[in-house]
Amino acid sequence: MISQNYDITKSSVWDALQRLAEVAPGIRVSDLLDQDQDRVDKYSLEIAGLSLDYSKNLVTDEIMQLLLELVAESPLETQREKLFTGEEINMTEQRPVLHTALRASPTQLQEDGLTEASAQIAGQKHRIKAVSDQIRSGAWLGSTGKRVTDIVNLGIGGSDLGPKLACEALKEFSHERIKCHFVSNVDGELIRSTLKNLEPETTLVILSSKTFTTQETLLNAQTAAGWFEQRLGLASAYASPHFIGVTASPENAVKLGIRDENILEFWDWVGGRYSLWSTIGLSIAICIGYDNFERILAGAQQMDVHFRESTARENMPVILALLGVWYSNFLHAESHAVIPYCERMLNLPAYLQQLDMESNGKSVTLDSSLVNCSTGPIIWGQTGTNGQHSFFQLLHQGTHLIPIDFIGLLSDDLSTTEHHRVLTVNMFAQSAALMSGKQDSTLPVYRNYLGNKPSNVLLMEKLIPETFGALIALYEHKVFVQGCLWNVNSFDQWGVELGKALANDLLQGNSELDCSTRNLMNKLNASL
Ligand SMILES: O=P(O)(O)OC[C@H]1O[C@](O)(CO)[C@@H](O)[C@@H]1O
Repeated sequence: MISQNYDITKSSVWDALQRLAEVAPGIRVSDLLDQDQDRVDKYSLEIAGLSLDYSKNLVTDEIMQLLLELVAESPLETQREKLFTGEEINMTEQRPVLHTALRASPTQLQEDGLTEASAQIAGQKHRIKAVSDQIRSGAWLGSTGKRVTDIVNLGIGGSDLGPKLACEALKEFSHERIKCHFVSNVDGELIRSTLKNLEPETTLVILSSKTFTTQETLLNAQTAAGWFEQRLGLASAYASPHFIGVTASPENAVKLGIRDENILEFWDWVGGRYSLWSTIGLSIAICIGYDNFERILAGAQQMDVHFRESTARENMPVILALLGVWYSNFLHAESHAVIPYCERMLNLPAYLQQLDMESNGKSVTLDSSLVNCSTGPIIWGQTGTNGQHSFFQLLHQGTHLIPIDFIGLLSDDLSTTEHHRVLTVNMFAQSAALMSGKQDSTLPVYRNYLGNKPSNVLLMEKLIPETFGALIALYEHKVFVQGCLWNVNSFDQWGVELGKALANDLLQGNSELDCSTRNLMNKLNASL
């Protein structure tokens, strides 16, 4: 594979970019904007109800041109075709990576030679529709003959974050009767307090786990099953209509006791953090309706087509990825902030943390050598304006370079004009103030702002299923492009295994412990 020998630092433009990075602190973005009337036009892109203004970045035309050459020399084009056509690009797990197939049209899937996947996807979409329709219409009955009022999604990581984000972001479309709850952490207080407010007769648990082996999810499921059994006198809650399993390991769901007809499947070629488009989206379809779930897929598909077919210069995911590489590899930024100015997108930073950091938090390349430049940044964030009143001080006057994605809505049917204007104007003001700063020699130095802090402004026309889908797909592809540039496998996550194994060893009383951990275990054991 071409990508196995690729090394971004050996690119013909690497040294030139490094030289430009040395003088970059001397660039004033506000001067660039003043001097070039076309900059905003040149540095803006629109697709699928999203518009990106990246004109406030610390880049000149020359830097952008070199970054485009950097990506042209990379294996991106080859890898992107492999992604869409189902070649085995997740080499360490010997799998293709086909989340894009979940939102592609059957004709496209045929063209890409994905006939088998196309049939599998159609079958499971049919299940999502049938099951969600039944639950929403009230035809799905609990063991005592009552219809469902509450869904509890038990899952963690990719089996939680996507559905939780989507249900909250798209609450405008929520079913009136049915409430969706999400329990991910194994902290017993969470499942206890969630169930405490629910009625078992009208509650349905969706046990979401790709592997069906995840400790936290299985323990939460056991607690929920006990609750149903005790309250409803059931012999096995798992085998009752109160449990649905969503998994790529149906055999494990059957072993637990879930009925065959209550299992929805997906496949090992859907990564956990890329799975909201699959049956893992069942709780989304229940919450907002299957047609709206399809609209999310349609928005993502539009972004897929854009990503696959546009030139690099016009390609929104590629541009975001290149800007990220510029900051990480050349200006040595260590983190990247995502600030949605929309309270319903509160969970977006957490979602993107898994998407980006589990994908590109890697230090070994595809040919098993150690990387020789930094890879995925630390992703963090919070909604605006809340963040303005906590950590924005550091963004404005701190010592770290932190590129920011501001994400806002052009209009919001759930807000009022007044609130929406105040919210969104605040976002524009922050982006402008971070860039321009303020130098005033009549003021004490602590009241001066250096400015020149870079940010993107990404506007969604409205927060509707299509733009939501497009936004998530945009970030998926950004992460993919960066993975190609850094030559890492963005689709495995071996780093999380050691901690899981150690926790299991500790639970089983393994005595091979370092003295600090042994001491901590002794304290815990003495207090339980
Ligand atoms: O869906 P599962 O198999 O329960 O896994 C949950 C999460 O755990 C991880 O494997 C990390 O531990 C994630 O990649 C995944 O999304």
